[in-house]
Amino acid sequence: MTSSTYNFKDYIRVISDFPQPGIRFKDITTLLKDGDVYRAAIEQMRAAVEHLKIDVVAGPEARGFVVGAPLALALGVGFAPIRKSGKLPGATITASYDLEYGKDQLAMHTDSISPGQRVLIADDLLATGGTIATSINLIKQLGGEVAGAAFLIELAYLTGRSKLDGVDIFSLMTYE
Ligand SMILES: O=P(O)(O)OC[C@H]1O[C@H](OP(=O)(O)OP(=O)(O)O)[C@H](O)[C@@H]1O
Ligand SMILES: Nc1ncnc2[nH]cnc12
Repeated sequence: MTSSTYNFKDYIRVISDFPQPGIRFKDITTLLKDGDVYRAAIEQMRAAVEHLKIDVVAGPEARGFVVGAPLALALGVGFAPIRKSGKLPGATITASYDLEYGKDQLAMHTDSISPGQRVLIADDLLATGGTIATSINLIKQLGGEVAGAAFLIELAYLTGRSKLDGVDIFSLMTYE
């Protein structure tokens, strides 16, 4: 089957009231376990961002790794991990943020991005935009240029994209 024939939403499992009442959780594990669909999703993302001339992909743990790392390889560039605070062993910068559920802090190695590099941020899902806004903050502190952001899923009703003013955004699937 070629990538254009997949309806990717058919491979997302929606779970009500996880991890809190009222949240409709979009579970991507049902897409990831099918190698053909996973590959097709990454290929569509690669084709959508190719024109941005990316130097490096950055992705927040954990689900941002399963999208960002294969996307970096498909683009022929490296990957810079954005981790929850306290996980990276080298010198880091950190920033705090709010989630659709809860609060957290993200960190990057100070040498993970070189000044002037064109960075694509990749994640599985854009919700409130807190994770990506914080990632942009970190990348800019390191002197990187945020050339774009790519997601498997965008929850449009949480208007996260309004926090990413001026960033070229690609979402494979959108939930209104
Ligand atoms: O747009 P936002 O409101 O910031 O929400 C989206 C973020 O939330 C989830 O990550 P989570 O922090 O739950 O971590 P995980 O990937 O380790 O599950 C998801 O993978 C995104 O990174
Ligand atoms: N509704 C949701 N489903 C899956 N991951 C999420 N991260 C933040 N909100 C989410």
